[in-house]
Amino acid sequence: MLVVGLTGSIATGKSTVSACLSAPPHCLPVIDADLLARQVVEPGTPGYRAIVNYFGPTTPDLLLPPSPNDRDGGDRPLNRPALGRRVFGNSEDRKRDRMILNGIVHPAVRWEIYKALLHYYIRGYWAVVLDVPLLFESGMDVICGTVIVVAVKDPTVQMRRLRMRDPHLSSEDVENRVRSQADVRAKARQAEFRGTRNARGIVLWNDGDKSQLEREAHRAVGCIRDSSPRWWAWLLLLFPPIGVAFAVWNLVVNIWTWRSWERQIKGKHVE
Ligand SMILES: CC(C)(COP(=O)(O)OP(=O)(O)OC[C@H]1O[C@@H](n2cnc3c(N)ncnc32)[C@H](O)[C@@H]1O)[C@@H](O)C(=O)NCCC(=O)NCCS
Ligand SMILES: Nc1ncnc2c1ncn2[C@@H]1O[C@H](COP(=O)(O)OP(=O)(O)OP(=O)(O)O)[C@@H](O)[C@H]1O
Repeated sequence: MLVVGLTGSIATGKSTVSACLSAPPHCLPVIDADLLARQVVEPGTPGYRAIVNYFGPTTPDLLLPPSPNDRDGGDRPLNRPALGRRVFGNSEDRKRDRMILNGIVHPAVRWEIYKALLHYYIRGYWAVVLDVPLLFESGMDVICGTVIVVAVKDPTVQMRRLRMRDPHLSSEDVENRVRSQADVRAKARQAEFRGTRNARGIVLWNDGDKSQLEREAHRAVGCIRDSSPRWWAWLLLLFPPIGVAFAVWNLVVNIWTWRSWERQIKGKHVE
């Protein structure tokens, strides 16, 4: 099974592309890390308790106000915009709090991702889409056969779309969220570095309209299919030793590519 990593930055169009890949004619299953990141901090989960213990004493509005539908004695859900204000931004305090939140949420999300991958592998899917905003930052790109980066060249387009989609965010919130992530153009270069000719890295530029993005997404699936035909997926599924050997080979190539990329980036910083 081919793991197709889908990433970008906030509001660059990942969900728009994943909706296109999961709809006919492609019908690919999508593992959505943002959704999993919500599920692992629902009331009653260990993630929820860890967040309330750490952020609760210093964040008065961390939980949503009580509503008439609440069960007696039930925990109130997290107030996500309030938690976002604690962790997004570039001050040292925000960066530290973001690291702590990531340390609570990411291991639980990673575990859920592995379970979902196994689920789709057993069901014989030829490919699965892994929609992870922080794919490169978390190192999960090394398990992907292909990485698609959805990017915009102009950051003001990104901020305008985010403001339109999430009108409850202030201009400062929007700016803090965008600046809390690596530059999406650098992610695009990292995808290209994996190799565009063999479809290991694909960049979808989303500065135009949605129909243009959807056309690009369909074209990308065509390229991926050509580089990973269906008989190959069946071979890997029916002969598990070949599947395991190929997965290990893919991992080695990805780690090697990642190391070369890091060396190149460090070299540029030193110059
Ligand atoms: C801070 C939280 C509560 C804000 O929730 P909110 O519902 O307002 O935003 P949402 O979860 O939909 O995230 C929107 C986008 O913000 C960006 N983002 C989210 N978390 C982070 C982070 N830790 N670092 C950088 N960018 C992030 C992503 O692009 C994401 O798609 C939430 O984002 C969170 O729990 N983040 C930590 C977990 C995480 O890293 N999630 C991303 C996928 S694993
Ligand atoms: N080409 C486009 N033209 C106009 N609007 C767009 C375009 N692409 C996406 N949008 C809109 O921009 C907003 C952000 O897109 P989307 O939700 O797909 O981004 P995302 O990368 O998944 O964001 P997040 O990281 O926050 O989950 C949405 O409201 C979407 O409808």
